[in-house]
Amino acid sequence: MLKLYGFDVSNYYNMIKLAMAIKGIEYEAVITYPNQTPEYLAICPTGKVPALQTADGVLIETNVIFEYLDELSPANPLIFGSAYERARIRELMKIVELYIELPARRCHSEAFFGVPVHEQTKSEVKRALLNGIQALSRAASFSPYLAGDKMTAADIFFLYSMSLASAVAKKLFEIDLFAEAPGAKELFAKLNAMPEARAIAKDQAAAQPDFKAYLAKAFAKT
Ligand SMILES: N[C@@H](CCC(=O)N[C@@H](CS)C(=O)NCC(=O)O)C(=O)O
Repeated sequence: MLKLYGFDVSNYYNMIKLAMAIKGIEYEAVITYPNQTPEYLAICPTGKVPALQTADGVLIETNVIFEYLDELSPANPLIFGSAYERARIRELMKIVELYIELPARRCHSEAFFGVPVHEQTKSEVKRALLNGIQALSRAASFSPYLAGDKMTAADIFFLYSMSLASAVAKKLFEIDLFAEAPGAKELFAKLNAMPEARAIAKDQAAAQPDFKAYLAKAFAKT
């Protein structure tokens, strides 16, 4: 059986959990925090999560795992349609990851863990997030999903990236990222209301105490 390494608070891990749930793929969850121990690095070369252990070896990188899951189990595809339509889904995923998820991450420490970020970084992130959401607004159709009338892998990225990026924007810059992209708020609510996403949110809330304990230990070591 597939083994999924990660932890329930991780947004990337939850992207794969949602993909698995939508596709009806069974797996064993191996609760793992990102780490650089030789044991985990022997499984996952970056030490990050998620990592997926398959019968043939380990796969990392969320978008790569999406592609693998679709090929492994074609039911309820995440990336589908003509060559152009499939490329558009990958394009939207990339826009969300490069221009929303990754800039926001530069400010996670201050937004979520109370560790201040340099003012220069904050000003770069604020600009980048506004550019990112505006780019997404131009590129996506929001009708109601990012790529059209069907949910795709891009919407999974959007759901879990926007949850953190919008919190960063609100907490640090008093900006409502959703206001920058008509249709984004409605899509976010629609995705959050899916039974599979609600179950994941419940797991995420339940995992918070363990995650906080893990963070306290990690910060105590530094
Ligand atoms: N590009 C990776 C990013 C995964 C990632 O950054 N995961 C976070 C947890 S949400 C992590 O492991 N962070 C620890 C680190 O960056 O060292 C993917 O697509 O899966």
